[in-house]
Order: sequence, then structure tokens, then C-alpha cells
Amino acid sequence: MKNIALLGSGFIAGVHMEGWKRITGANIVAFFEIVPEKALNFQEKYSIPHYSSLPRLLEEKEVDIVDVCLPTFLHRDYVLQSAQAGKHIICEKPMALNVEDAVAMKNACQLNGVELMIGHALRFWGEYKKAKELVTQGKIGKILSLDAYRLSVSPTWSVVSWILQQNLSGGAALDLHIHDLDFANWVGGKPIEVFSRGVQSVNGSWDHAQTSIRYSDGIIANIEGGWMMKGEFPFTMGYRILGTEGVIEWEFRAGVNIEQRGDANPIIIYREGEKEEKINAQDDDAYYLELKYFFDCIENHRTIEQATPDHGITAVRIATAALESMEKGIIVRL
Ligand SMILES: NC(=O)C1=CN([C@@H]2O[C@H](COP(=O)(O)OP(=O)(O)OC[C@H]3O[C@@H](n4cnc5c(N)ncnc54)[C@H](OP(=O)(O)O)[C@@H]3O)[C@@H](O)[C@H]2O)C=CC1
Ligand SMILES: O=C1CO[C@H](CO)[C@@H](O)[C@@H]1O
Repeated sequence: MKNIALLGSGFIAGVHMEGWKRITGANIVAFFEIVPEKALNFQEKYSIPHYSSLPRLLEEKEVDIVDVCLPTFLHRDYVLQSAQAGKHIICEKPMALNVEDAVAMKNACQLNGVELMIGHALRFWGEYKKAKELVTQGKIGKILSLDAYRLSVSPTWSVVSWILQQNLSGGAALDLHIHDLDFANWVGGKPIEVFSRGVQSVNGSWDHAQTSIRYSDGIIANIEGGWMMKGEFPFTMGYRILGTEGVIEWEFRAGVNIEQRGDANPIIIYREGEKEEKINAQDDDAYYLELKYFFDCIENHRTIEQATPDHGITAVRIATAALESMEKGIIVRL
């Protein structure tokens, strides 16, 4: 049994809450939220004690794990507070707004002897896991290129709309794009060069990005991400991986937002001289699987190997290099 404090009561905090409820031995002892009316709604829905101060929560409750579901600009501060209090931490992606903050978070956890995992949920998502597995098995030969995309309409659910402000969320180029940047790193290896072009919203936020990454063994990744889609454009994500002996392709469309996840399409594998092969790789909810993996690692003293702080830092490094590339029109060498 482990006691968990949930920080935030917004969109992803609700998704995590549903995940934690399914994990035997995971006991949510309290949640932290500074907005009173949001706290009231969450408390009514889940019947768990509310705190508007993290130090007070940690003083009054026995806590083993802190789950940081706060806006991105708060990740560093709350991870540092939790690490200094000796708690293991799972923190939502993007790890931080910049590499310096992300490194400080990793160091604080190391210094205080606590574990840290980052919410890179695609590493737990059936079709992305399967793609990685197929690539590792050599199903399509040596990988040459990877295309991935993630597109949605603008997220407007936050009361203060922190997410629409570049300096608080990093814009879609950091917030949304980062999922596929991390996926590309997982498949591609060591990134060495980033070039990106982007589109800014009226408020100056980089909200649509097309980023090209070169990896050390020659793989090229082309990643598109943004939340400038219009009208009823459904949340869309997918990938196409080209190898010397085949292609793996997958596309998924949800509702207007990602929480409305229905049945997925199969992955399709194309190989020279063969009929297309369809694989249904849909798995349980990735957010639940991510939390369960983290929880099991903590309970059983196992090393966290997925969505590690280093994975989080590298993803932030590429996203911020992409932002620099967009702003200056240059190739950024890592
Ligand atoms: N892994 C994934 O697929 C997803 C990850 N995320 C990530 O999760 C994090 C949270 O995002 P999301 O749940 O969408 O955000 P929300 O805005 O829905 O929730 C964040 C909560 O924190 C509150 N908050 C705002 N400012 C402060 C502050 N200064 N101090 C304390 N709390 C504050 C918000 O209140 P208010 O409403 O007033 O702003 C809100 O209740 C982000 O880093 C985001 O990138 C988000 C969605 C999916
Ligand atoms: O995948 C996601 C869904 O969209 C959200 C914002 O629009 C992101 O924060 C999140 O990471």
C-alpha cells in the first residue's frame, strides 16, 4: 500500500484519478488545488480531502508518492518541494519549460534519494509500444525515417488559460509536440540536429510546429504537432515509419479532445511482395498503465526504465531547440 497526494484537479488530474482508482494498493489521501470552486467540484466527485497548501498537506498526511498534474510552469517548483520532503514523484509532461529546470528536477530527486518519472504516456500506449517492438524486432529492416503527428483544436478548459500562454506552457510546440518528440527519440536513438518551422497564434504562442530531427545513425524524423485545428476537427495522432524492408503505419482519431477515446484502428505493415498485415495493438488505457508501471516500480523497488528523467530532459531539449529554430530560422545542433 502506498499513499498518494495528487497535485491539481484539472483535466489530466481527473484522468490520473481514474487510473489510480484501478490500482490495488494505491491510496489517494488528499489533493492540492488553489482554485476553490475547482477544488469543490473535485472533492464532491471523488470525496478526498482538499488542501490549498502543499507544505500543509505533506505535514498533515502520510504521503509516499506525489503526482504532479499542475500546469507546466509549476512543475519545477512542486517537484523540488516534493523531493525535498522525501516523496517519490510522477510528474506530467513536459517535464519543464526549459532544460535547466528539468535538470534541476532530476538532480533534486537524486540528491534526496527519491524516484522521478515523467508522464510520457505514449511509451505506455498500445500502438506506440507495438511500433517500438516491431522496429526492435527488425520487422521493416533498418529504419530510415519516421513521421508522426498530433493535432487538435485549441485547449480552452483552463480557467486562466495558462496553456495558451507561451511563457507558461511553452505553446503547442512544447506542450503537445513533445509526445511525438519523445516517441521519435525512443525509436530514433540519439538526436543530433533539429530544424523546425512553426506558426504562431495571435497571442504570439508557437502553436503549430513541423520539426525535423536527425539522429546519430542517420534516421530522420519529421514531427508535426499543433492545436490550431478548427471546428469539429477530431483529436488526431499517428505515425508512419519507413524501413529498408517495409513501412509501419497507424492513425487514430478521437473526439474533439483526447479523453473521448474510442476503438482504435489497426497498425498496418506493408512489406515488398507481401499482402498488407494488420495488427490490433490496442491496449488498456495508457494513463492507467503508466501509473501502474510507476507504482509497481516503487512498491517492488524496481528501476524505472521508461519515461525516466533523462527521457524527459531530452524531449525538452529537442522541443526548446525547435522553438529556437523557429524563432531564428536556423538548424540547432545538440
Ligand atoms: N500526458 C498527457 O497526455 C497530458 C498531459 N497534460 C499535462 O498536465 C499538466 C496539467 O495540464 P491540465 O490538466 O490540462 O491543466 P488544467 O489547467 O486542466 O489543470 C491544472 C490545474 O492547476 C490549476 N492551477 C493553475 N494555476 C495554478 C497555480 N498557480 N498554482 C496551483 N494550481 C494552479 C488549474 O487551475 P485553473 O483552471 O484555474 O487554471 C487547474 O485546476 C500540464 O503540464 C500538461 O501539459 C495535460 C493533458 C494531457
Ligand atoms: O496529449 C495531450 C492532449 O492535449 C493537451 C493539450 O491540448 C496536451 O497537454 C496533452 O499532452
